[in-house]
Amino acid sequence: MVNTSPAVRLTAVHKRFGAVRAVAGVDLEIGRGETLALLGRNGAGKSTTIGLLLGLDQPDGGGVELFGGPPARAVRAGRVGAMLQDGHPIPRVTVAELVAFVAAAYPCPMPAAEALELAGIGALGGRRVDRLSGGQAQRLRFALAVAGNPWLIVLDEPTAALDVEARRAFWRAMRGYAARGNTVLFSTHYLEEADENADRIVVMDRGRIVADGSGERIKQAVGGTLVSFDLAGGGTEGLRALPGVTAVEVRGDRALLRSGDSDATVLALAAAGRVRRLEVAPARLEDAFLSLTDPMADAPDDPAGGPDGERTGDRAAGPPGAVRAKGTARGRAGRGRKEPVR
Ligand SMILES: Nc1ncnc2c1ncn2[C@@H]1O[C@H](COP(=O)(O)OP(=O)(O)OP(=O)(O)O)[C@@H](O)[C@H]1O
Repeated sequence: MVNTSPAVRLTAVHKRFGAVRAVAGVDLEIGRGETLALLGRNGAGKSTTIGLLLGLDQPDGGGVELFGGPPARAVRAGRVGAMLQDGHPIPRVTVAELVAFVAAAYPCPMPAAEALELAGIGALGGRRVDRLSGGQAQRLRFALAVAGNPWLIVLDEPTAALDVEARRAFWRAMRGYAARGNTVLFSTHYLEEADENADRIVVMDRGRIVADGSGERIKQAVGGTLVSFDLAGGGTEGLRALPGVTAVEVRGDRALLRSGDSDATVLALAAAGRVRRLEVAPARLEDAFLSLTDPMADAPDDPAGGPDGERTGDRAAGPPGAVRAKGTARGRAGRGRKEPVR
């Protein structure tokens, strides 16, 4: 029978480290052929989620499946390649030797030369691995991750510490691999990279998924447009009630209104005589990200929260504006956060 299970399926996954709830009830399905970016602040739970889905760690609760079976089975079958944050290639051997050595450990590997080509380091096969630049070494790690010809590749912050050129080259390599119909999951702090290179973005905050959709949908969900103007010493009363406005923020002397209907918002501001240095701009993914995530993410979790990871009525609950790809309805109405976004 043909296996049509999704590449990744996490069901109600929980993981705690002492008082810290690293993963607090994550449901995530990644279809075959999808490229998904996992975004979140430091400590949001991205690496823990990746470790759980690769079978490097066991969840305290919930289920993890890769291609319809346990992670260990998919890894043994060579269906999964990974590039984690702390891999250091063995020194002294050449790039081609190392890739061929790793490929030989897999049941159906890719020819080493093809892995090098895919990673954009075809010309560096004879170079010693300890003589590579940071960007070249990172692409070698990518070549090692794809050497087993995996169906799924998992990249934990693959472009951290790379310069702009090296990052571009890296993403070219990643897209080449994805274009073969493979599945990619990568974590990153670079919002633009997620927007440019992923079909779908999942934002994590305090161990939970707080948004899931395309970059466009996430921007839309937190208020499609930003309308800002100079407060000129005036207050913010009444702004939240203006047509289209979903959230109000004050930055310096300016009021920043998120609006789902910027025309109506601007007309109402004009009628109220509040159009001093008015600006209308589309929401950026960064704005969406900031409004969805919690700057207290590094704070230790409340140990009274219970091992099931569920808290009620606090800011760890699903945020406002959470969007879900494929119309699943797991996003919850936000409670107790700054300004509600509908
Ligand atoms: N082995 C561990 N022991 C104790 N706490 C841990 C361990 N691994 C992770 N944590 C904690 O779990 C939380 C989630 O960490 P995780 O590394 O998954 O976050 P992250 O989103 O990958 O962060 P970053 O972007 O900084 O890599 C953090 O509070 C972290 O300190």
